[in-house]
Order: sequence, then C-alpha cells, then structure tokens
Amino acid sequence: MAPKELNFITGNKNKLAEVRAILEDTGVELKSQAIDLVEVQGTVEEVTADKCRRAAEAVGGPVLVEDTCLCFKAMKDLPGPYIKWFMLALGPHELHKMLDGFEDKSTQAVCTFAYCEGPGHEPIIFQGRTDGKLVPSRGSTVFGWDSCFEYEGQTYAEMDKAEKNKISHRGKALEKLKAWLASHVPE
Ligand SMILES: O=c1nc[nH]c2c1ncn2[C@H]1C[C@H](O)[C@@H](COP(=O)(O)OP(=O)(O)OP(=O)(O)O)O1
Ligand SMILES: [Mg+2]
Repeated sequence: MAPKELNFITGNKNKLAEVRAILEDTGVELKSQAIDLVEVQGTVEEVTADKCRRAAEAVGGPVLVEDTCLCFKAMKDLPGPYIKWFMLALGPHELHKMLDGFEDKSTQAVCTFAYCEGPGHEPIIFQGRTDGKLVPSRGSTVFGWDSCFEYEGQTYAEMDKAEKNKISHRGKALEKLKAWLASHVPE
C-alpha cells in the first residue's frame, strides 16, 4: 500500500528541496527529518537498503531515504557511493583532477531511493541514472558536484532547477517512485 505521506530522512537540504519540487504535483505530503545515518560499504543498492533499515529503526515508522553515487567509467564506477568523501576532500574546483590521468571522462550520476514501511520491513528500491562527463567546475557551487557534472553541454549547475530535475538521476528515480505511488493508491 502506498503512503499518503513520506518521511524523507536526509541531512542534505539541497536534496530535500529537489525532492519537494519533483513530488509537488503528487499530492503526497513530504515530511523530513535530518538524522545522521551510518552508511555501510557495498553496492549502492546494499548501501541504500541498509540506510533505509537504520532510518526506519531510528524513527520507528515508515521512511524514505536516498543515496547518490557518482561513477567514473575510467575507474570502473568508483568512487560511486563514496563520492561524498572525495567531494569533501577536494571540493568542486579540484574534483575533476581525479580523472586527470584518464582520457575517458564519462561519468554516471546514480540516485537510489529506498522506501520502507517501518522496522523489520524490506526496503523497496527506485533508481535513476543520468550519463554525463566530469569537467572543471562551471556555475554555482551551492550543491555538491553540480558544477562538475556536464550533461549535453551544460553542467547541472548551469541549468535552471526545473531543467535539471527533468533529466537528472534524482528526477528519473522519483518518476519510478511516482509510478509506484500511483499504482498503489490507498483505499
Ligand atoms: O544532485 C546532486 N548534485 C550534486 N551533488 C549531489 C547531488 N546529490 C547528492 N550530491 C552530493 C552530496 C554528497 O556529497 C554526495 C552524496 O552522498 P549522500 O550520502 O547520498 O548524501 P548526503 O550525505 O549529503 O545526504 P544524506 O543525509 O541523504 O545521506 O553527493
Ligand atoms: Mg549521506
């Protein structure tokens, strides 16, 4: 059964703002709590499902969580779920140097949401992927690596928000969540 409200557990205000904008037309009430969750190592699906179980335990009820990866083709998809720590260390102006020794700058942004009904329930996964390139920073550096990820000639940071949400990893993942919500309407 799809919920009428979602409790999105995240410490990231920029993610929350995008999710709010993308889900605006669904009629689902979006709540949020900022809880710092331990993130394990593993595939993005494992990391996100584990994050979801921890969030459900912490809240004692239904939760939505999300984990974002940046996957460099030349590095066999690393740093993937560990991108946050590279971003923190290098910042948006130096991130592109990670691929300095490689010709192939192909990069995939991957967004994985997990919803679970509460402690003990299996998380349901919704994933979206967008292909682009890692480039030297262009545009606003307000949100993570937005200024370093180029999609069809523009970095995410150079697009307006609505344009990014239409083609982004997060937008695509939330299209799947929306379809699930629509096909599991509460009685
Ligand atoms: O659309 C995006 N555009 C640019 N940068 C982004 C985007 N989405 C996530 N990011 C950054 C935030 C963090 O440095 C890393 C993901 O790490 P991730 O653990 O998923 O996010 P987080 O710790 O900030 O928030 P949360 O509390 O939901 O785990 O990539
Ligand atoms: Mg995190």
